[in-house]
Amino acid sequence: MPQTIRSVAVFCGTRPGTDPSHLAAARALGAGLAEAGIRLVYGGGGVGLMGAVAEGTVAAGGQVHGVIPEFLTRVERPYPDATELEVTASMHTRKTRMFELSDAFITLSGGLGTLDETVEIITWRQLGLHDKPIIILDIHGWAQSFLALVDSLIEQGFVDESHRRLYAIAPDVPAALAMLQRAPLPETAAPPERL
Ligand SMILES: Nc1ncnc2c1ncn2[C@@H]1O[C@H](COP(=O)(O)O)[C@@H](O)[C@H]1O
Repeated sequence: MPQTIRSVAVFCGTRPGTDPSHLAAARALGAGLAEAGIRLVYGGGGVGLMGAVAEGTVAAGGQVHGVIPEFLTRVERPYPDATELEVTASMHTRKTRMFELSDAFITLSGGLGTLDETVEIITWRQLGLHDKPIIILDIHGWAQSFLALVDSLIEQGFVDESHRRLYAIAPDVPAALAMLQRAPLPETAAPPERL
Protein backbone atom coordinates (compact mmCIF):
# COMPACT_ATOMS: atom_id res chain seq x y z
CA MET A 1 0.00 0.00 0.00
CA PRO A 2 1.50 3.40 -0.96
CA GLN A 3 2.41 5.66 1.93
CA THR A 4 0.76 9.04 2.13
CA ILE A 5 1.77 12.54 3.15
CA ARG A 6 2.22 12.79 6.95
CA SER A 7 3.76 16.20 7.46
CA VAL A 8 3.24 19.46 5.54
CA ALA A 9 5.05 22.80 5.74
CA VAL A 10 2.80 25.82 5.39
CA PHE A 11 4.34 29.13 4.27
CA CYS A 12 2.20 32.16 5.10
CA GLY A 13 2.25 35.74 6.28
CA THR A 14 3.09 37.35 9.60
CA ARG A 15 0.19 39.72 8.85
CA PRO A 16 -3.49 38.83 8.42
CA GLY A 17 -3.98 40.80 5.19
CA THR A 18 -6.89 43.17 4.60
CA ASP A 19 -9.47 40.64 3.41
CA PRO A 20 -10.90 38.35 6.13
CA SER A 21 -10.93 35.36 3.74
CA HIS A 22 -7.15 34.91 4.32
CA LEU A 23 -7.57 34.42 8.09
CA ALA A 24 -10.54 32.11 7.54
CA ALA A 25 -8.51 30.04 5.06
CA ALA A 26 -5.58 29.83 7.51
CA ARG A 27 -7.80 28.48 10.28
CA ALA A 28 -9.56 26.07 7.89
CA LEU A 29 -6.24 24.80 6.54
CA GLY A 30 -4.92 24.18 10.06
CA ALA A 31 -8.09 22.32 11.03
CA GLY A 32 -8.14 20.35 7.77
CA LEU A 33 -4.56 19.15 8.27
CA ALA A 34 -5.40 18.03 11.82
CA GLU A 35 -8.51 16.17 10.64
CA ALA A 36 -6.46 14.41 7.96
CA GLY A 37 -3.88 13.35 10.58
CA ILE A 38 -1.19 15.48 8.92
CA ARG A 39 1.33 17.35 11.11
CA LEU A 40 1.70 21.10 10.50
CA VAL A 41 5.28 22.32 10.11
CA TYR A 42 5.55 26.11 9.97
CA GLY A 43 7.63 29.11 10.94
CA GLY A 44 6.61 28.95 14.61
CA GLY A 45 5.08 32.43 14.92
CA GLY A 46 1.93 33.35 16.81
CA VAL A 47 1.10 36.39 14.67
CA GLY A 48 -0.96 36.97 11.52
CA LEU A 49 -1.80 34.02 9.29
CA MET A 50 1.02 32.00 10.88
CA GLY A 51 -0.67 32.16 14.27
CA ALA A 52 -4.08 31.40 12.71
CA VAL A 53 -2.95 28.24 10.92
CA ALA A 54 -1.30 26.93 14.11
CA GLU A 55 -4.37 27.81 16.17
CA GLY A 56 -6.63 26.02 13.64
CA THR A 57 -4.51 22.86 13.87
CA VAL A 58 -4.30 22.82 17.68
CA ALA A 59 -8.03 23.56 18.09
CA ALA A 60 -8.80 20.51 15.93
CA GLY A 61 -6.47 18.29 17.98
CA GLY A 62 -3.55 18.18 15.52
CA GLN A 63 0.24 18.26 15.82
CA VAL A 64 2.17 21.51 15.25
CA HIS A 65 5.95 21.70 14.81
CA GLY A 66 7.20 25.31 14.72
CA VAL A 67 10.70 26.24 13.56
CA ILE A 68 11.83 29.77 14.38
CA PRO A 69 15.23 31.51 14.40
CA GLU A 70 16.17 32.84 17.83
CA PHE A 71 16.40 36.47 16.63
CA LEU A 72 12.77 36.37 15.42
CA THR A 73 11.24 35.07 18.65
CA ARG A 74 10.67 38.64 19.87
CA VAL A 75 9.04 39.75 16.60
CA GLU A 76 7.01 36.73 15.43
CA ARG A 77 6.16 35.69 19.02
CA PRO A 78 6.06 31.86 19.03
CA TYR A 79 2.61 30.28 19.18
CA PRO A 80 2.45 29.04 22.81
CA ASP A 81 0.45 25.82 22.27
CA ALA A 82 2.60 24.25 19.54
CA THR A 83 3.33 20.56 20.15
CA GLU A 84 6.98 21.29 19.44
CA LEU A 85 8.94 24.51 18.98
CA GLU A 86 12.43 24.32 17.53
CA VAL A 87 14.62 27.42 17.89
CA THR A 88 17.35 27.68 15.25
CA ALA A 89 20.48 29.82 15.07
CA SER A 90 19.73 31.21 11.59
CA MET A 91 17.13 31.66 8.84
CA HIS A 92 19.02 29.12 6.72
CA THR A 93 18.76 26.45 9.40
CA ARG A 94 15.06 27.21 9.79
CA LYS A 95 14.47 26.65 6.06
CA THR A 96 16.54 23.47 6.00
CA ARG A 97 14.74 22.04 9.04
CA MET A 98 11.30 22.88 7.59
CA PHE A 99 12.36 21.14 4.38
CA GLU A 100 13.62 18.04 6.22
CA LEU A 101 10.51 17.76 8.39
CA SER A 102 7.99 18.00 5.53
CA ASP A 103 6.64 15.68 2.82
CA ALA A 104 4.91 18.53 0.95
CA PHE A 105 4.50 22.33 0.99
CA ILE A 106 1.49 24.61 0.91
CA THR A 107 1.72 28.34 0.38
CA LEU A 108 -1.06 30.36 1.86
CA SER A 109 -1.25 34.12 1.39
CA GLY A 110 1.55 36.30 2.73
CA GLY A 111 4.18 38.93 1.97
CA LEU A 112 7.81 38.96 0.84
CA GLY A 113 8.94 36.27 3.30
CA THR A 114 6.19 33.95 2.06
CA LEU A 115 7.20 34.64 -1.54
CA ASP A 116 10.86 33.94 -0.74
CA GLU A 117 10.03 30.60 0.89
CA THR A 118 7.75 29.62 -1.99
CA VAL A 119 10.14 30.53 -4.79
CA GLU A 120 13.03 28.82 -3.01
CA ILE A 121 11.17 25.52 -2.59
CA ILE A 122 10.05 25.67 -6.25
CA THR A 123 13.61 26.31 -7.44
CA TRP A 124 14.96 23.45 -5.26
CA ARG A 125 12.50 21.20 -7.11
CA GLN A 126 13.56 22.71 -10.44
CA LEU A 127 17.17 21.81 -9.55
CA GLY A 128 16.15 18.21 -8.75
CA LEU A 129 16.90 18.56 -5.02
CA HIS A 130 13.50 17.12 -4.15
CA ASP A 131 10.25 15.89 -5.63
CA LYS A 132 7.85 16.95 -2.88
CA PRO A 133 4.45 18.36 -3.91
CA ILE A 134 4.09 22.16 -3.76
CA ILE A 135 0.59 23.64 -3.62
CA ILE A 136 -0.12 27.36 -3.88
CA LEU A 137 -3.46 28.48 -2.51
CA ASP A 138 -5.13 31.26 -4.47
CA ILE A 139 -7.26 32.84 -1.74
CA HIS A 140 -9.01 36.04 -2.87
CA GLY A 141 -6.73 36.18 -5.95
CA TRP A 142 -3.53 36.26 -3.84
CA ALA A 143 -1.56 34.05 -6.29
CA GLN A 144 -2.60 35.84 -9.49
CA SER A 145 0.25 38.36 -9.65
CA PHE A 146 2.81 35.60 -8.99
CA LEU A 147 1.30 33.45 -11.77
CA ALA A 148 1.31 36.44 -14.14
CA LEU A 149 5.01 37.03 -13.36
CA VAL A 150 5.83 33.39 -14.18
CA ASP A 151 3.81 33.70 -17.44
CA SER A 152 5.82 36.79 -18.35
CA LEU A 153 9.14 35.03 -17.57
CA ILE A 154 8.09 32.09 -19.78
CA GLU A 155 7.11 34.49 -22.59
CA GLN A 156 10.50 36.21 -22.32
CA GLY A 157 12.34 32.88 -22.53
CA PHE A 158 13.72 32.84 -18.97
CA VAL A 159 11.61 29.97 -17.61
CA ASP A 160 10.71 26.73 -19.35
CA GLU A 161 6.99 26.23 -19.85
CA SER A 162 7.25 22.76 -18.23
CA HIS A 163 8.29 24.43 -14.96
CA ARG A 164 4.68 25.42 -14.38
CA ARG A 165 4.25 21.77 -13.38
CA LEU A 166 6.65 22.19 -10.43
CA TYR A 167 3.69 23.48 -8.41
CA ALA A 168 -0.09 23.17 -8.37
CA ILE A 169 -2.65 25.91 -7.78
CA ALA A 170 -5.58 25.26 -5.44
CA PRO A 171 -8.57 27.64 -5.50
CA ASP A 172 -9.51 26.91 -1.89
CA VAL A 173 -8.57 24.90 1.20
CA PRO A 174 -10.69 21.77 0.43
CA ALA A 175 -9.06 21.55 -3.02
CA ALA A 176 -5.56 21.84 -1.48
CA LEU A 177 -6.34 19.09 1.06
CA ALA A 178 -7.74 16.84 -1.68
CA MET A 179 -4.54 17.34 -3.74
CA LEU A 180 -2.45 16.39 -0.69
CA GLN A 181 -4.42 13.25 -0.08
CA ARG A 182 -3.97 12.13 -3.71
CA ALA A 183 -0.21 12.79 -3.67
CA PRO A 184 2.13 9.83 -3.16
CA LEU A 185 4.85 10.11 -0.53
CA PRO A 186 7.90 11.60 -2.35
CA GLU A 187 10.99 9.43 -2.57
CA THR A 188 13.75 11.91 -3.36
CA ALA A 189 15.18 14.63 -1.17
CA ALA A 190 18.69 16.04 -1.11
CA PRO A 191 20.74 15.83 2.10
CA PRO A 192 20.94 19.16 4.00
CA GLU A 193 24.54 19.83 2.92
CA ARG A 194 23.35 20.26 -0.69
CA LEU A 195 20.74 22.93 0.15
N1 LIG B 1 14.34 35.92 3.28
C1 LIG B 1 13.53 35.10 3.94
N2 LIG B 1 13.70 33.77 3.84
C2 LIG B 1 12.88 32.93 4.49
N3 LIG B 1 11.87 33.30 5.26
C3 LIG B 1 11.68 34.60 5.37
C4 LIG B 1 12.48 35.57 4.73
N4 LIG B 1 12.02 36.78 5.07
C5 LIG B 1 10.98 36.57 5.89
N5 LIG B 1 10.78 35.25 6.08
C6 LIG B 1 9.80 34.59 6.88
O1 LIG B 1 8.63 34.35 6.12
C7 LIG B 1 7.51 34.33 6.98
C8 LIG B 1 6.41 35.16 6.37
O2 LIG B 1 6.86 36.49 6.18
P1 LIG B 1 5.93 37.57 5.44
O3 LIG B 1 6.92 38.61 4.97
O4 LIG B 1 4.97 38.08 6.42
O5 LIG B 1 5.30 36.85 4.28
C9 LIG B 1 8.00 34.87 8.34
O6 LIG B 1 8.16 33.78 9.24
C10 LIG B 1 9.34 35.44 8.02
O7 LIG B 1 10.25 35.28 9.12
